[in-house]
Amino acid sequence: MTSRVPSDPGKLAWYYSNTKVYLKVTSLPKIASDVGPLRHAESTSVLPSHVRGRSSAITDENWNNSMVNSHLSPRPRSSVRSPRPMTPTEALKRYGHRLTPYEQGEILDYPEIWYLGLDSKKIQGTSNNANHGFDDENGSYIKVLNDHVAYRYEILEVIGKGSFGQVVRAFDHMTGEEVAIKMIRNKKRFHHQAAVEVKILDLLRRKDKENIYNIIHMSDHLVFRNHLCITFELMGSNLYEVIKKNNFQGFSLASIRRIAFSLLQCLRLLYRERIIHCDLKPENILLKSKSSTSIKVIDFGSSCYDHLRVYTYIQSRFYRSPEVILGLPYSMAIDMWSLGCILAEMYTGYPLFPGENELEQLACIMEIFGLPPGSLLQQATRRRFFFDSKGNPRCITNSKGKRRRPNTRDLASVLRVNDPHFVDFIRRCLEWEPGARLTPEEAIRHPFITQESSSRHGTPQTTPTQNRHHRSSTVSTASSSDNSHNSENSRSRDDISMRLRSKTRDRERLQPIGAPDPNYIIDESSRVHRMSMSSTSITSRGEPLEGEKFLPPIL
Ligand SMILES: Nc1ncnc2c1ncn2[C@@H]1O[C@H](COP(=O)(O)OP(=O)(O)OP(=O)(O)O)[C@@H](O)[C@H]1O
Repeated sequence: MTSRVPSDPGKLAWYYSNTKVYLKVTSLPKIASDVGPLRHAESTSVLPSHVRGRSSAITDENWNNSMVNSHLSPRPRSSVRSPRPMTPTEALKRYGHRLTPYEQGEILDYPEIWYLGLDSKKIQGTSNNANHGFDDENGSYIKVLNDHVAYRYEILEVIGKGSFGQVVRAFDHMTGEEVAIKMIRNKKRFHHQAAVEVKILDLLRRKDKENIYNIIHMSDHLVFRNHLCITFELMGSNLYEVIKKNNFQGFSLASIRRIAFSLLQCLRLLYRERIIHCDLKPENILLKSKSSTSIKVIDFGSSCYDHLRVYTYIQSRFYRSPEVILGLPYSMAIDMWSLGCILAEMYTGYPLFPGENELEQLACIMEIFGLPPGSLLQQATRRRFFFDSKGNPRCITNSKGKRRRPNTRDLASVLRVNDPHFVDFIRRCLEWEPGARLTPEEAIRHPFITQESSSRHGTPQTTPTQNRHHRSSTVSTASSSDNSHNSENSRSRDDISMRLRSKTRDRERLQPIGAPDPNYIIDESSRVHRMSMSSTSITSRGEPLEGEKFLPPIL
């Protein structure tokens, strides 16, 4: 058995000067071993995975086979991992001839060698290219399947791409578990914001020792080949993928209540710590696994402390609050706005405010909620982009020829729901005035949330029971075959009931119910647009001035 030395310095040190954060590599990971020495021929982690676990006797023959077949093999589990790493000197002596010249030097910086990726198509690491040829033209690390990260993790698959970099599924040869590694782009502005992300993740992990706030837990962070790598527990699909897989039909109110309850746990902690997430959206809410209905919030790459706000151009457009759009000071209340938008979308299957640009974004909001109060407009630094000198909203026709007029739609009919509590909950998340919006503490006591969960208050991870839903959709996408892989004994009663509804839901797909208001239907190409616009806003996280120019944009 191995354990991390508790005083592991974490490899990065933070230096603060006003709002600037500096990142410096201080040392490499140290690992303590509480077992005696092991012969390295049996040090399974440095051997191809399918050899491990089959036989402890390593022969030339199975070694060679493993070279060819390793990508077809199931990944090893902790039962077969090595309890002890090699030293770099030992690794060089045994396998140096199979490492690249670059690695032969690099490996000496790593006191513990858990995995070498010998059967991968390694990049040679020539000094002529930018970052020795390890990066593409955007500063993203070029991933090589089955190669190592920091002589410990084995790259298995790319599972996500964002403006900050890429997220890969990897096998941790030290712990024997699969992890997600976010590999940040090798560009100065991303280094800086990623340093803030790590700092916030570190605090949240310390505040959430019992794992009850539905916030992604960072496992580790390190610098590898000039890329900050943040490792996380491996999660399942994000809610946008789930809803897409479900043909954009949306979830039942009972499922929405569960999602709301889980997200509010996260927001409660953030509120208490005065942290603003700044990019809440379905893509940043992940299911714990394929068969689970539990969720966690990810991506603190745009987050900031309430008193250390740096950027004005934040949030993905569909979920962007009016104060951000209008150029007003913002606070934790912007996340409550996003929450309202997300829950509405989870119910209908479509974004509540699907603006094609910022002008239309505000028009979408005004269409339901009328003009913003004068008190907000007076201070809005970006007012002139949305309103003329007489205070009338500037009109815009979108790409589908639609013009949106203030106060012409009603929230309940847009949501197509007859639950007044749900409508009220959404309305109160979407107050123009940030101070008038529900706080997470108030929201958790709202009748929409307490309606069916009052008996369970005080146990944050427990989701409300679901016995009254208007539709039978479910947040669970697990098919029966997916579910068959899971032991029912290990599931909560809620999980099982979700599964049963999932089957009903499949039947009802033939006759879609609760179809969204046609005015709000956006096709897949818009969705792609939305995704790219979302990236645009996030790319701008690293370029705050872009939003601050306030040139009538390309809004
Ligand atoms: N722990 C995880 N487990 C599984 N998948 C993950 C995990 N973390 C991230 N992903 C996947 O990678 C995607 C991108 O991750 P993340 O949002 O953290 O990166 P980003 O560069 O900040 O993206 P964006 O530009 O959208 O903000 C997520 O939408 C998700 O699908």
